[in-house]
Amino acid sequence: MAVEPLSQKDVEQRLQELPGWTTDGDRISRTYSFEGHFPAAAMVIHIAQIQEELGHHSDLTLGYNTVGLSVNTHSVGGKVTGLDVELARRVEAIAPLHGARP
Ligand SMILES: C[C@H](O)[C@H](O)[C@H]1CNC2=NC(N)=NC(=O)C2=N1
Repeated sequence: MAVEPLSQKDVEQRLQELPGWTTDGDRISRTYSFEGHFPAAAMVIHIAQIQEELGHHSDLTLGYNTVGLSVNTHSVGGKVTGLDVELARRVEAIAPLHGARP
């Protein structure tokens, strides 16, 4: 099935179910924070595993106790699609397992 860019309204609607995620119109992003560096690093590895499963990859950054994701779909020219939202949902589901602060 072809991947289509979502309208800005659709993106905003879908983000209502993903608290903490924001959009600038061309991407969706979130930063998570943790008790320290190691849990943040473990979260990065877990996200990498999910991204490989989905075949869809965010710009993923590791700080001292933070993990940042920013993602759009390159194959449609850098717009937000359902693949980006699916990745965000998958990441949200594992965040509590790593002790991410709400
Ligand atoms: C062949 C491979 O699945 C594609 O190049 C994937 C890889 N990961 C990707 N990630 C993102 N964010 N957008 C893409 O279009 C994309 N394409």
